[in-house]
Amino acid sequence: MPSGNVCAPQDGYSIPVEVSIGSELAAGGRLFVGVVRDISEQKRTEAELRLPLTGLLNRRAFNDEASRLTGLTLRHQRSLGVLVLDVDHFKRVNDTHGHAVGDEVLRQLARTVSGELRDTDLLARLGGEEFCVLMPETGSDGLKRLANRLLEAVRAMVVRLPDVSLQITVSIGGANLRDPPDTFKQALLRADEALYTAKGEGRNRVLIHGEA
Ligand SMILES: Nc1nc2c(ncn2[C@@H]2O[C@H](COP(=O)(O)OP(=O)(O)OP(=O)(O)O)[C@@H](O)[C@H]2O)c(=O)[nH]1
Repeated sequence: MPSGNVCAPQDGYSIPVEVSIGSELAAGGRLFVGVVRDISEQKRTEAELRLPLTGLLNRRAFNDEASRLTGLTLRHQRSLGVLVLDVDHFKRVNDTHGHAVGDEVLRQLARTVSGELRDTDLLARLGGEEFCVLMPETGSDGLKRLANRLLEAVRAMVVRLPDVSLQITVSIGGANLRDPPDTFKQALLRADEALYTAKGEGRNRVLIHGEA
């Protein structure tokens, strides 16, 4: 549905709106009906759940959604994959090129990773240069496949800026949700542990918890 902003003529105050237009034949011609809906409240809620730099879910919104998905997965005995992805040597990017370039790298990274995911996957920024992907209906094979695809997509990403072009790598840790009493928090801890090992083994790689 088309959306945009309209300016209230009396005070110049702008509000976001959604516009829908319908038409039907009426006696003597065609009748058009337009509805303009104020979506300020919806936009405010979205903004509170998303981070300004990357537009990704923040940790609180992500935790809520993760609990909901975990509940569904366990109840229906399905699979759920968790990946934690962290930029390698990101401090060097900031130190060498400045914080603004670092920010642009994070923005493009978020776009690249989002582009590789299904609509039902969930991507969040956990903080700093660490991201988390939640994948419903994804067992250990799918988890590994997607993690390697993300690794390759980031390796192939070139961040082009006016003064510099640069490339980065990431390390990725993964884990699958197990049977109850497993929880999302525990799966996330296992993925984090795998990430930590991937960093220790030289970075720029995928490690799935429980696999050599
Ligand atoms: N530009 C920018 N930098 C950030 C942001 N959040 C965190 N950082 C930086 O990310 C860097 C993280 O550094 P470290 O934790 O040492 O990790 P690293 O250099 O990536 O090294 P490894 O993870 O061990 O490969 C720090 O320099 C932080 O200042 C942000 O929003 N924007």
